[in-house]
Amino acid sequence: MPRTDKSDRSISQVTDQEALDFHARGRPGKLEINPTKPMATQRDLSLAYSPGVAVPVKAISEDPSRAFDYTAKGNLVAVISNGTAILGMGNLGALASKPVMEGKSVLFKRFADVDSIDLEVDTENVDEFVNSVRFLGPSFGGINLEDIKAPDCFIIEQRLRELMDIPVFHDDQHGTAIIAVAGLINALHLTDRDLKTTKLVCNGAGAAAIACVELVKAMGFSPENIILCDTKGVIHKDRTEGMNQWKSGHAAQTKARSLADAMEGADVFFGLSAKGALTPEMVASMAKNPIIFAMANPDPEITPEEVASIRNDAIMATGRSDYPNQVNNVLGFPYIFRGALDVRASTINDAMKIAAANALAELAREDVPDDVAAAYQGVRPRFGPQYIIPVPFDPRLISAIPVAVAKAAMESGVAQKPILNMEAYAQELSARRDPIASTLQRLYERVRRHPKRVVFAEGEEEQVMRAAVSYVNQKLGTACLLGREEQMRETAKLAGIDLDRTGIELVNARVSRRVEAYTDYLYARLQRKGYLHRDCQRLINTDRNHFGACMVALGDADAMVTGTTRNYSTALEDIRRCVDVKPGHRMIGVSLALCRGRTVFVADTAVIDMPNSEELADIAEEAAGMARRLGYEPRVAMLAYSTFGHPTGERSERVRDAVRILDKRRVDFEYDGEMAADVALNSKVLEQYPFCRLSGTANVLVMPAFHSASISTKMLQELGGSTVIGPLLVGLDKSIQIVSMGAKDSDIVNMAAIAAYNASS
Ligand SMILES: NC(=O)C1=CN([C@@H]2O[C@H](COP(=O)(O)OP(=O)(O)OC[C@H]3O[C@@H](n4cnc5c(N)ncnc54)[C@H](OP(=O)(O)O)[C@@H]3O)[C@@H](O)[C@H]2O)C=CC1
Ligand SMILES: CC(=O)C(=O)O
Ligand SMILES: [Mg+2]
Repeated sequence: MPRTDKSDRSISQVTDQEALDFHARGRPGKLEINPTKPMATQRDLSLAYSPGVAVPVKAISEDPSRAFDYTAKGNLVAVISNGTAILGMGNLGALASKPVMEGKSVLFKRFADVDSIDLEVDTENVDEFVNSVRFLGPSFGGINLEDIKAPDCFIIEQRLRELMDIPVFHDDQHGTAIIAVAGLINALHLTDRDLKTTKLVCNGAGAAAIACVELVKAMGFSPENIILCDTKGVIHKDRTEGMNQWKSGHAAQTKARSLADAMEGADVFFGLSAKGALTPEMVASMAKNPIIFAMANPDPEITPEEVASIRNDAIMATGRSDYPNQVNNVLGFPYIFRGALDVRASTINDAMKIAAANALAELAREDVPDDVAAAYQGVRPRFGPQYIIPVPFDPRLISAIPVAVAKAAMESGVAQKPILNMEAYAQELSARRDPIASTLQRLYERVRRHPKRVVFAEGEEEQVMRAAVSYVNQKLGTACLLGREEQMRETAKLAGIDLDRTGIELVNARVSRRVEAYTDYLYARLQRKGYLHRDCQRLINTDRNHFGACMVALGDADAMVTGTTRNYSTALEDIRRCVDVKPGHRMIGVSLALCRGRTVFVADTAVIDMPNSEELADIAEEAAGMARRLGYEPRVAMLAYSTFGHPTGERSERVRDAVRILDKRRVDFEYDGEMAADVALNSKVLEQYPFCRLSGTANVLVMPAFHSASISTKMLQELGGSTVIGPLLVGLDKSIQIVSMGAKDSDIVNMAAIAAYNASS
């Protein structure tokens, strides 16, 4: 069995300060609520509120099922906690649990397009908690209980399930059990074990542990082969201290009294307890090819490195995203609720849970297709000890799991609105997912595998320093901060930034021993463009864009990011003095606009002012190449104010010519035009042009001129609520990116990662 490979780790460590800044930045917290209907005119108000709102009120009062047609109920899940078991951190109270609950809510949205709101209920009293929640049924399509300690959680969930007519699901119990069992099915298969004779030790006897053990028994494990432990050791038949009816139900007939006793010869370890609970000695005493799921969060019972230093035959999983095999309920709850909501299930029953576990296990055994491989750190995973379960960013999850859950709900008779066409449903599900999440994830993972040395040219700026530290913390490579060391240290000290860490280099152009080489290089390029040797020396000595770009040009760094203090075109001029366009390419700017689950590439947003037809065709090729490098199959729309010849005009003729040029070039991507933006982006409008060669709405928009590109992306950002990344510089021979003036540290680090990614692709 292969060794747990440390190089497979792709640690995304963040500092405490970064975590606090992330939560505090902009509007505090992670959630906001947006209306889905216009509220602009008097008429809108009359429809949305009084008098119009009375009509759906009446309809719902006559037929409650109409609430799903006229309100947000059908896609809304409440994440509810009292904070008595926050991750593995214990009882820190309702208020302190809010960041986790907000987090769960945004994961619902991000992964499965389920709207969700967190509710923190400030009581440890079971009756009070139940009474607070039981009357909320009309508001929601489902209730996700979270981080409520055992045994209260068992009573709360049971009572709410009885009292409410919507799914009530305690994620720490069933979500965890479903994912753990899916991983276990595959690990047993890989180690050729018979589940009837496999011995399992579970450390922890709380919410997650009891549910996992119950599901494992339901799978066919022999009860006599399972031992549970808690803070007081083994839960055995004669024990009385620290017991409750749920623990008693799993008390073992055994002489083992401590976790160490129980672990001797064990085949499987489930950790649902706390950091560091499993010792190296215990791991050493396990059977051959042991299966170790150390699932405590945020820190596991034992780390994969520790296990790897003891033995090389273990299948190892943790609850964390920074090791292979993440066994975490995030793989379950968004998709399970998606399926349950879509069939209006009255409950989430065992059949639905087992269906989800099987779907997850099967997915890991399937061959990974190309577009999915991209989500796996650029390396196609193969079913085996290092890959027993899909990663949360696997784009297949959104269709595989809800479909399985919905089918199981229908077959088990709890679906109130059965789905008639499952194939169409699976397609709808895929369309719900915003691909940019996996795009950026993939990009970061790839850079972690091939870390790069990136120049942060404006090293004296506080946000640039923060970005450099974040770059290094995320294990993306080395960050070279350009500037005067004294100045950088002073700013860093005032801002509380620690620059004395491995991976951060402070580079002062004035005292660098590379000044001569860079000056000679620049002089060779510029001597016939009016520059004297001493002009070049001054540029290298005093201008950080020139110095940084020469570092990249002469191979002293892989990539560079700049732009926070200088406008885009000035920064671009600086760079172009030092770096050429890639042979056979054209330099352009591509912006990524992310809006309502859609990602579109817009070009050229940075370089060519008024492109001619030839240049428009080049822009289309460069932008399509960029989209493909980021994992999108390009569908290019050549935009104009007219569509396929109407109305006529000289400017549209230029775009039409570009299409003809692309025809002649026989490019290997879909394109068509000229067309207006609504034709390119709206499938209903596009249907009016059945001859159009695009197989779907466009994801690459080639604008007729720089100004329309720039204006439209900025309007999207300011008025349309889109996130715009870029412009990304494409077509340069070296990987250099320019951020916009005043960019935030998170924008700068994203750009640095993109620059690093381009340096290796
Ligand atoms: N990876 C994942 O998806 C998930 C992981 N978890 C993790 O599982 C853990 C437990 O969560 P949950 O079940 O919700 O919490 P609970 O509070 O319901 O249960 C905690 C259990 O852990 C036991 N325990 C705590 N410390 C130790 C220790 N050092 N040795 C032995 N047992 C210990 C407690 O023992 P006692 O009964 O004696 O107090 C209790 O039985 C947390 O770390 C959590 O992050 C939870 C859900 C999902
Ligand atoms: C993942 C999770 O829900 C927990 O650790 O509590
Ligand atoms: Mg939890």
